Amino acid sequence: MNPVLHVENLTTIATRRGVDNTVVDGVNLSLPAGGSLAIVGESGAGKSMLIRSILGIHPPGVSMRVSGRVMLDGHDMLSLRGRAHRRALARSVGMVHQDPLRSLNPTFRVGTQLTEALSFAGSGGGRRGRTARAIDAMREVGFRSPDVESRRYPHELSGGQRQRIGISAATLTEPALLIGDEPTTALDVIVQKRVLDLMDEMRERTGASLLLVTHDLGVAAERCDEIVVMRAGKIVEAGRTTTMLSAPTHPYTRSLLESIPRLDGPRPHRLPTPAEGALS
Ligand SMILES: Nc1ncnc2c1ncn2[C@@H]1O[C@H](COP(=O)(O)OP(=O)(O)OP(=O)(O)O)[C@@H](O)[C@H]1O
Repeated sequence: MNPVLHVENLTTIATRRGVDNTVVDGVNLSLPAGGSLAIVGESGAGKSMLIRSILGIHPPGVSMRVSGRVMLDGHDMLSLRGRAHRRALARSVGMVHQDPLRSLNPTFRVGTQLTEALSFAGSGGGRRGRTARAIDAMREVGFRSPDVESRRYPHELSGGQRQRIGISAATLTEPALLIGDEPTTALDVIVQKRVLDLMDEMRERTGASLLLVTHDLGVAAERCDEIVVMRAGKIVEAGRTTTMLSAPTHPYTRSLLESIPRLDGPRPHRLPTPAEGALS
C-alpha cells in the first residue's frame, strides 16, 4: 500500500534578514496509510519547520528554499502552487494546533466556520447539507446541543470546547492525514488525555493517519506506532516506538528518555544544548 506521506531528502534553508539557516537537513520519512508517527525533539529542533516544509506554508517575513520530494496523499506537494496547492491541503490535511484560537476566526460563529471548511474542500450536499453535516460533526466530538452551540463565537466557548471544535474542523472533511502540532501542550493532563482520546476516536472513524508533533516523548510513545527524533534539523533516530523505548541507539534519544520525569526515579537533568556539543 502507498504511504500517505513520503518525504525524501527534504532540506529547507530559511533566510531572515539576509542570514541563511538550514532548519531542515536531509529528512527522510514515510507514514503508512492508517499509521501514526510522532516527531519529537527539544525546542528549536526543527519540528515546526519540517511540518511547514511538508505543507508548503511559510512564516511571514521569512524566505524558505525547500528542496527534496514530498508526496502527500498522491499530491507532489513541492510542485503545487496557488489554488491547486490550497485545494490539496484542504482535501488531504487536517491540522490541530496547540491553540485553537489560532485556527478559528474570532469573527465567525463556529458552525459557520465548519460549513465554510466543508465548502472550501468541495464537499457537496448544498448549504443545507453542509449545515447538517457540521451539526453532526459537533455532536460527534461531544457537543450536547450543537444547534445552539454552533451559533456561538470561539470566545464564547471554553478552552476544551474550542479544542474539540478544532478537532472537528480538522477531521470534518475526512482528510487522509491528521497533523497534531503540539495539540495538548497548553492543556492540563486530564483535558490532554481527553483531547488525545478524541483525536484517536476521530482517526478510527475516518481512517486518517496521524503525524504528531510533540516535545513530550511520553505522549509520543503512548499514541504513535513510530517515532522520529529530531535534533538541529536532522533526524537522529527513527523506528518503531517499542524498539526505540527499549533500545534507543542515539545518545540524544537516551537523554530524552532520561529527561522524562518519573515518580520513582532520580530527578532528571537538563539536556545539553546543541551549542554545548556534548552529543552529536
Ligand atoms: N520565522 C523563522 N525564521 C527563521 N528561522 C526560524 C523561524 N522560526 C524558527 N526558525 C529557526 O528554525 C529552527 C527550527 O525551529 P522550529 O520552530 O522548527 O523548532 P521546533 O522544534 O518546532 O521548536 P518548538 O518546539 O519550540 O516549536 C530554529 O533554529 C529556529 O531558530
